[in-house]
Amino acid sequence: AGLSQSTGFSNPTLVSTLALTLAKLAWLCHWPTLARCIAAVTLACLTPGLLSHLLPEYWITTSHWQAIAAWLQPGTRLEDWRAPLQATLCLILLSGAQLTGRRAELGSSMLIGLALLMWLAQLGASLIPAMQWIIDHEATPAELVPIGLLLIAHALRVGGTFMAERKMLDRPLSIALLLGVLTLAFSQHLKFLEDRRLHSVLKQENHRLAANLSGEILNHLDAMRRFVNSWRLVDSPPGADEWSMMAGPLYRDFGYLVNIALVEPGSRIRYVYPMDAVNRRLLGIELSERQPAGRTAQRRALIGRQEAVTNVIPLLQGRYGIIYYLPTYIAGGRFIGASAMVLSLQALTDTLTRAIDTQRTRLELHQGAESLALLGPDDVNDAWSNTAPIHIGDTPLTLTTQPSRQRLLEYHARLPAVSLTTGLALSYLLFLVLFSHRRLAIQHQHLHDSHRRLSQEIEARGRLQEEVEWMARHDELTGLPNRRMLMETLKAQHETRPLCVMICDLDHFKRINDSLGHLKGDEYLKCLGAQGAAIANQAGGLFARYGGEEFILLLPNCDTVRGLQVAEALNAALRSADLKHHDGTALTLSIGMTTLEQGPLNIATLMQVADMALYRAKAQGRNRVVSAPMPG
Ligand SMILES: Nc1nc2c(ncn2[C@@H]2O[C@H](COP(=O)(O)OP(=O)(O)OP(=O)(O)O)[C@@H](O)[C@H]2O)c(=O)[nH]1
Repeated sequence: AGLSQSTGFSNPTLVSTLALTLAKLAWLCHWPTLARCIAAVTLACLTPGLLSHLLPEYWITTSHWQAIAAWLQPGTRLEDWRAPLQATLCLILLSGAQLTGRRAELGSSMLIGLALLMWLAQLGASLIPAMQWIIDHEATPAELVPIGLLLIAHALRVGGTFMAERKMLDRPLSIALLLGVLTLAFSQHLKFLEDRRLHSVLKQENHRLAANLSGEILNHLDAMRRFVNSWRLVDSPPGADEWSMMAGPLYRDFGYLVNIALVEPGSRIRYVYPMDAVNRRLLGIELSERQPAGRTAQRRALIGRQEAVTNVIPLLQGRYGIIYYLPTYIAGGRFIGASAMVLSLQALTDTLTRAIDTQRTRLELHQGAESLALLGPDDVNDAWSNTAPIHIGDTPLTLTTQPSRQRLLEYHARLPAVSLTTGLALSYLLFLVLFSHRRLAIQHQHLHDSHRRLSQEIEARGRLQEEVEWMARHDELTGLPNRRMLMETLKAQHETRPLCVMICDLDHFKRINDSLGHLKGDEYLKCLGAQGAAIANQAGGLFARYGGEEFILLLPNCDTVRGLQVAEALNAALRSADLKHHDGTALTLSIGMTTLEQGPLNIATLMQVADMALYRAKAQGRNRVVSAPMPG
């Protein structure tokens, strides 16, 4: 149903496909600049073709486009220079894909997706006639196959990129392609409506022409009837002059009348108007003999005395036409024959051609299957043909009109093509926006993840630092402050008086290790640590592990008396913990204590005095508290 395929000179679809194939080969041969140049030139050549599909007639007329085509190469038409709309769009998208290369951010995969959509639309149009853009010709299978191969080559190229960046591409691509599909469906719908509108306009034109002609002839038939009836008022048959006087005005009113004649009942022609050289020869001839094609109608009028009309028959004047016979009476109902109104077919078609531009519309008059007249251009499309009956003649005539290709190109709405092109452009832009958004979102997510990992790392390092710091100042086994922290605390007490210091040493602890094992020994040390820490807390002091099984109890603002009480409390707590040697005897503690009541703090002396007191406690039999005064 294509209006007209590109003929002769060139096939723009195939030429563009070939150019893009060369660009593709150049790319594969690692000549990207050459590939881009070819793609850019192809794009530039396709653009005017696309514009000719889109620009309204009042911007650039179809005649101008045709003139440009003829100027480029005499004898060529617009179709020799431009591909069908969907093929043009497909090739433009492929040129774009070639230019953008593998760069996903420029939408190469989207361009190929849209090109595929256009290709499928063309395939659909070649299979389903309803999808065809009848104004424009469709791409043929011979054109679709190379475009399809080119598409596959492009799809293979971006396939790798797509797989690599699928996370970023899938959602923008599917949403934007959906918009492309909707655009295609919408433009098809618009095209359907616009085609229907144009069909209806052309059909109305056809029917109006036929109705006008039928109506005009019926009007003239009425005038003829009045002419015939006017003889009923006269008493005697009209003379030649009288007949001419009455027939003259009627003849002059009818543009397509060949003549008006009076045929006697015996079928002899009595009068003819106008009385020119041709008509004069008809006077007196026997019509039934000379015009057998009209015999049926003559008989019906002359014998049956009814109005009758012939088909289109050869006229005695040598042309074709239709003759109306009207029985004619004078006063008293006396039958004098039939008035014949002879219509020329040529005059009829002339009337039609006056009402329509036959350069832009093809006219055909039929009687049954026989074509009577054919006027107008050959470059027409059967899909746009309209037929209407013209009610003259025994067998009604039919009038077929077909707009010329030029007229169709001028008349058809550009809206479907504009909406398709705009929709594709919008879906491409939508893809770019969605892709950028998605990429930013993913980058933001990566940033967020690395920030979270960094925070976790910082937190872990902080914890480690705290742990290291804690371990530097605490004993790992008991969790008590270690010697370092003890010394720092002691140094900080240089103004605190009284300041009581006790060195606590488990008695015969070696035996625990030897007999019950080191693990048990550790357990006992932890137990003493916990008891000592609790007592020190209560007393507002510090219980630290000094080394091995030795602990220090530091009690600021604590005099000897109070110190002895605390030491006793510690012993009591140890007793209540019920720690035993392997032989069942209780584990005991020896404590050496000293109190700095006043004077400057000398840590070495303080510790030495406490240590001496401890030594004495051990020497005196262990399990006791010995307090030694500070010297001086
Ligand atoms: N299980 C365990 N034993 C320890 C630890 N630190 C030191 N010791 C042990 O404590 C014991 C201390 O023994 P000594 O200094 O000989 O004194 P003692 O056996 O307690 O006897 P006197 O102090 O004289 O009553 C040693 O056997 C050390 O191995 C420790 O962290 N865990």
